[in-house]
Amino acid sequence: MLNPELASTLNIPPPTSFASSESMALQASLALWSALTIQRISSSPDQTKVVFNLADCIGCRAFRGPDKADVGAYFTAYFYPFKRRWMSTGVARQRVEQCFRVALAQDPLSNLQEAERWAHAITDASVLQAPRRDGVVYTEVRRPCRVLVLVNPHSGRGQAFQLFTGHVQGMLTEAAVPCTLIITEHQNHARELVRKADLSQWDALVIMSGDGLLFEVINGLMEREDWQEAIQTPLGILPGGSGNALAASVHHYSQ
Ligand SMILES: Nc1ncnc2c1ncn2[C@@H]1O[C@H](COP(=O)(O)OP(=O)(O)OP(=O)(O)O)[C@@H](O)[C@H]1O
Repeated sequence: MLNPELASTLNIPPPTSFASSESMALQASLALWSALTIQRISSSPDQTKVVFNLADCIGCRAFRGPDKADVGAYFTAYFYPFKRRWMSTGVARQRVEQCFRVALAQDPLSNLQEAERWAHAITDASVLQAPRRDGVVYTEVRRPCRVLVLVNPHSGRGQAFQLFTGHVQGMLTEAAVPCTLIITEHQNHARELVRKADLSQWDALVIMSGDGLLFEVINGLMEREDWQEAIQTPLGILPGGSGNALAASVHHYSQ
């Protein structure tokens, strides 16, 4: 069951149970808003619980299945928990996708609405669970967050664009973050673009490169007439260069 407090905040009746894709009843709870707990309801003594930490969840979406005869609806939550790497002693965030089927009614629309309520509840609760670290000042970025991503295709070993499409683009889709992608074509391309652009289109600027492209963007922001407002735009840096010194220190302090 949804936490009643959360359910009333969202003004939705708490869902009780729904059938999984294997037609097994499942019950889930957003215990204290910090975790999604999944437990099979069965007569067997094996009542194994699976707990997903909502701090590891980047988004959740509801949808109808491809089979038009299927009255059920689905919601999928995307988690990136720390897990041990194969053949390695270190841990890294790894993707886990958890899909549920909602089949409370014979009406497909009611099931889809129920799935959407779950997706919103999980997304909203996971936003509240974003990791915090003492001594770091946090400012919330408006949601839904629209981002401009600038990628220098020559950064590092020339793999920044492949890193973006292979790792980042899918996560932005899972997190329902609309993204405008610009691949820089020459030196100072990003600087000129940021100097002249209508920045109200985006809530954050993200640079996938080494340190050099970020400095270009900061210079472009500072060259604007409205620089005092422009420089308040949240900036993000994803490591795509060779040294990535700035990205490494920013991410170290924000973990
Ligand atoms: N399309 C492009 N072609 C040539 N140069 C570019 C292009 N886009 C950006 N640049 C310039 O390349 C310079 C170096 O880029 P960047 O810092 O991103 O990568 P890097 O030098 O490989 O990384 P690191 O700083 O981690 O060593 C930047 O100062 C930027 O002005």
